[in-house]
Amino acid sequence: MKPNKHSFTRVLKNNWFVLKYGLRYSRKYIIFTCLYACLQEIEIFIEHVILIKFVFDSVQYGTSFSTVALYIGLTILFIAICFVLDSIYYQSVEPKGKELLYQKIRMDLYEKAISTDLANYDDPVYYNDYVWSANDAHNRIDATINNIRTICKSVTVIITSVSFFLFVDKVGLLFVLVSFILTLIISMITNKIGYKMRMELNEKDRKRIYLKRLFYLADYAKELRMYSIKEKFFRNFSDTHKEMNGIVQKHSKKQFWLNFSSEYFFNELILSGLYVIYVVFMTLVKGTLSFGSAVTLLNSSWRLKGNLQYMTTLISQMQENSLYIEKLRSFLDKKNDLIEAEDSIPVPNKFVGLTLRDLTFQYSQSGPQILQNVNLSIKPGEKIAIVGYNGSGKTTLTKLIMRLYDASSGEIRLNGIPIDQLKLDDYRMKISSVFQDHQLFAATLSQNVVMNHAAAGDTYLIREALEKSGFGSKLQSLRLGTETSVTKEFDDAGIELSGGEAQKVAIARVFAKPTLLIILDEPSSALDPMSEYHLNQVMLEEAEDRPVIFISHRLSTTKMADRILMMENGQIIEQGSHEELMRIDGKYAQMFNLQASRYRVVVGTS
Ligand SMILES: Nc1ncnc2c1ncn2[C@@H]1O[C@H](COP(=O)(O)OP(=O)(O)OP(=O)(O)O)[C@@H](O)[C@H]1O
Repeated sequence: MKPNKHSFTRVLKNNWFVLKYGLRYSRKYIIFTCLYACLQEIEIFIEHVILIKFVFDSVQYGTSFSTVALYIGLTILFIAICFVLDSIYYQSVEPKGKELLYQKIRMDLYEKAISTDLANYDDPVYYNDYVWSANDAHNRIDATINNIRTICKSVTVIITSVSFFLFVDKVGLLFVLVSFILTLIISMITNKIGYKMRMELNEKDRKRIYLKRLFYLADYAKELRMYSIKEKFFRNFSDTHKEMNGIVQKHSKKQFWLNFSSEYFFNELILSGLYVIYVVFMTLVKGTLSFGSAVTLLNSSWRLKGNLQYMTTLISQMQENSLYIEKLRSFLDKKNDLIEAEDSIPVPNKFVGLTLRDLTFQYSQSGPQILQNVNLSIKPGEKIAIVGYNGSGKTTLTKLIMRLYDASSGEIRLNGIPIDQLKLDDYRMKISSVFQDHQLFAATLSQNVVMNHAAAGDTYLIREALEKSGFGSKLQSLRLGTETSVTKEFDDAGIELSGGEAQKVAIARVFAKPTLLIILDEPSSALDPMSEYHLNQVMLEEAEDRPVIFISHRLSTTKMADRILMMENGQIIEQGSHEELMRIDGKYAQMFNLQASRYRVVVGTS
């Protein structure tokens, strides 16, 4: 099976998935949509076919005026009822039903994104599916519901019109059928080309999305102003546009010719030309059709043709929809590799020890080994510093300890229990962490510190945590204190924080959360020396018997650790206290002396 074409059962399964979703979360909307679509077509059939045939035949065969007037009156009353239902549907049922579904699908996608393995973000196919799903899922829901609406309408038209043809002129059905089959074949080919074109465009669009991010996001604004790399991206932007234009041109020529043959030969010529001649002949020459039948048969053939055309586009639309829905399903159904054991147990409340045994790790199976045979035991209250060159695996090691990734081999045990046997959320909640690329959220300072909506009201605890992290004086200057909003996303009065201030807020999380273990990845990289000194002091006091693992490139800070791990190429190559490592005069001593000598040079020249 080609990747851009699904079997009929797969198409049905995928479209059924969305319909089931709609029925589960917005049943009233879906049912009303189907029933109302059928009613609309019944109303049109009565008004445009039955009424017109009746009026023409009445004139031709001399039916009484009062009978005709009564029939017209009843039809007008029925139309009035349909108009009332029309308002109810479009003003209330549809907008409410749609909103409910959009909200639900977005929530499901966000929940899935949050619970998915971090490793999945490294997989570009999965990440693309996620970006697409987040942007387009609601359009696919709309498209599926529109298809269902069209099916209901078309099936109603087909049943009423076919019954009418069978009753009045069976031969007319042959004309319609031939046109239908030929149009179907052409539209399937056209849609396949359309999908191929969009897939090719999507690939290019990824580049455009990156460029858009680059020019819009504040993150890149400074570098773009300070360096001339922007010229490379302007060039990329114009190249991408040229490539996209080329793709559109290549495919649209084929699409034009296919559309022309379909519209002209298989629709207009057969139904608008040949069938009209046939009806006129049967009415005027043979006299087997009444005037009312001739007019309404022509009218019905247009309607039947139109709806069969809808059906042809519908089948291909369902086909196309299916391709996209499958992306959505594969995103939602993606199983995590990092799973919680069925009989997982709660995390102990006391830290006794953490051991890492023969740990190895690769981000992807074909990728390089990032960690190699790492062995480590951490005792209660121990302060461990991890140092090493860029890319030596320090952050990766802490990600494994936090169980954001699972080791490729080897194991990690907390109090002797393998961490994959512990309840996952519970385990992560019992670790306080500040990441190298920590993020603050568009929420109040309180919420940013406790990171738990329910606990955000404990002002005393939050104030204390912020003071310990060195944010105290800034906090005093804020009129709304801990209730101040961070960023202006949701609040015009929100504040923007400097890099160091933001880092202090992130660090405050550690003081506000009673955990078993503290992990800090370059916690003081943005802090001034006074703030760093203050933080180190407070951290030592506050951690008490909680072990602290911290990564730092400032070796003056790591000196105070009980144990320093020196990493190189994914291995711990040296470990011991600062004095011990200086004594063995290895890589750590070399690095420390280099930093110290630089410091002395700077001090000496100032
Ligand atoms: N998500 C990822 N996917 C693939 N490779 C990754 C990923 N994250 C990190 N790496 C690679 O793993 C190696 C170790 O990265 P890691 O961030 O652990 O190093 P580090 O010692 O913390 O470096 P730094 O001092 O620069 O922060 C690097 O070569 C990096 O390119």
